Amino acid sequence: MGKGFFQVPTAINEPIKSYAPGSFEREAVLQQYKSYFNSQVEVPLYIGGEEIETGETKPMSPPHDHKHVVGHYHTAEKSHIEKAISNCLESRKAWADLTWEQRAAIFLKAAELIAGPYRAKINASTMMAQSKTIHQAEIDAACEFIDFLRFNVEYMSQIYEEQPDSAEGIWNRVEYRPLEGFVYAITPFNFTAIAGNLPASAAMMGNVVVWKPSDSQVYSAKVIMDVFKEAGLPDGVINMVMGDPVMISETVLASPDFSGLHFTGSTHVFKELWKQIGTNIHSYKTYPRIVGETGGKDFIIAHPTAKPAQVATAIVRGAFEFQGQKCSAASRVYLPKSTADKILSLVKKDIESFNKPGSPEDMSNFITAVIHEGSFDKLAKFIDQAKADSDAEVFAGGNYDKSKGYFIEPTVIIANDPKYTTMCTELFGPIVTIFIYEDQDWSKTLKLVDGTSEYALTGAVLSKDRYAIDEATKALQNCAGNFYINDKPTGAVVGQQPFGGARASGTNDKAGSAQNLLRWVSPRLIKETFVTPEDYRYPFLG
Ligand SMILES: NC(=O)c1ccc[n+]([C@@H]2O[C@H](COP(=O)([O-])OP(=O)(O)OC[C@H]3O[C@@H](n4cnc5c(N)ncnc54)[C@H](O)[C@@H]3O)[C@@H](O)[C@H]2O)c1
Ligand SMILES: N[C@@H](CCC=O)C(=O)O
Repeated sequence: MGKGFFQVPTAINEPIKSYAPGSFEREAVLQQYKSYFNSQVEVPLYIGGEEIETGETKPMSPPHDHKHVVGHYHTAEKSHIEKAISNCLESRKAWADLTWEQRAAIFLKAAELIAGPYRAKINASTMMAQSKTIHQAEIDAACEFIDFLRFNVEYMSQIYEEQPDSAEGIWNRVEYRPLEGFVYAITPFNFTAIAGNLPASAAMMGNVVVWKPSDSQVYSAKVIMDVFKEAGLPDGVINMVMGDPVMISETVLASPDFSGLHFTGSTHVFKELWKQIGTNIHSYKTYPRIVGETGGKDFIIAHPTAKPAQVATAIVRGAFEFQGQKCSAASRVYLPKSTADKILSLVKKDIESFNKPGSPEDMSNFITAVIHEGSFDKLAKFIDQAKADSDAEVFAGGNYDKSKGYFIEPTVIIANDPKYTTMCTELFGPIVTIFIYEDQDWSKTLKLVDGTSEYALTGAVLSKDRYAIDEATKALQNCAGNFYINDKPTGAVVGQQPFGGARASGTNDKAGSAQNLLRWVSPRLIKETFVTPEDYRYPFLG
């Protein structure tokens, strides 16, 4: 504790800028994008105070222009990972000892840097690395990241304030110690904010971190490290390493000081890591905390009373923003027969109004590229399969082209079989599958929604009928950690809709909430007795 009960500034959501033609922010981000596009960046490993260039490099290219190289990142050998672990353990003592308000100030400063001088950089690097449109980059890389930092500081202070009662003559107090050891953060490509938040939330609570970003996000991860450094984060608190994920994870998870995993990514990778932790469990000094937010097969179900234009918009925005590469993206939709034709024709009209998929530098593009060739090939295969299968039909889109960028047209599949492969499998791309149900089968369809997928991340119901909304809310209680009524299933805002799912979608520790921060502390209860007994006898025995 410091020398006062400090109150942190009240967190507010960062307002989303418009990027309207002629606006200052639009010019600034375009200029930054061009400057990045026309130069070369080297991304080193960040270990302790060192920026290590190993010489073993991989190229970085925008997904929408994959032959154009914008730089290289250096990859680690096992010895670098061991060095990162020993360096962060070395840094732990001073960092864990630092008064909490000093830690808070560093992360609040990072938020202000992103809101101000780094805004164009973090957005342009996200447009470059992950092919986000400026609107998607602004929501993610700037606003959501700022929100994570500001709100987590507020939640941290609330956690520290939470104290037990004390009976007469004693004083009970709780200190929220960081975990004994270090935390391993592994982050996905699709949200720059998540990449920054996973190491930052653990570090904020006094932990030291080895952070492995996704290969496809290293370009914007560098900007995150630049921000942390400028905000005054001491060397060695967050160590960023890139390279073979299997080697890095095996090395990290073999350390007896490994004390927590903060993971976001696909379900199979998380399960594999959990298994490795289980195998190594006898070697750890403490039971590791395991937090993982993973895949989704997120649904929209429309009741016959739902307004077609609202359902169509929920589908188009929910399924196709950022090319469907949100864990929350709507990817299976249940439409009632009575309004399905109307809804589908509106969806088709919207898709036809999009430009052809292209670069985010052209700000009129709604659709850009998917992240890499592996993803492109997988999505193209599912589209081809749907074209060939008799129990599915490609209703809209269905074209793809990787000659310049990894472009997949927004695609709507109509499945006759509600368990058709694309109704169940997470594709992570701009493909949505629709099943049309008989209006009288509403209740039966709710059961189908619940029983179709191993995942339980997000879902939405659209209806004007309050009884139907109530029925869906109850029937779908366990198949979404974030449940939306009369909205799309995406777009969770920190401080308003804490985010996470259950079943195969994760441990549901709700990123951007006090629940999540509590996973990175190990409370110590201190009981102090003021008049210490000097006789073992109870008073009535005396
Ligand atoms: N639930 C959520 O909050 C949430 C948020 C974002 C993304 N996601 C999920 O993430 C996935 C998309 O992201 P992605 O493609 O980056 O996921 P991914 O699982 O391929 O990669 C995630 C991270 O794990 C690393 N990794 C990959 N294989 C590994 C291995 N064998 N051992 C250790 N680490 C390994 C990657 O390098 C990356 O850093 C989707 O499944 C999506 O639903 C979930
Ligand atoms: N914050 C995002 C989810 C992040 C997953 O990719 C949303 O709610 O759309």
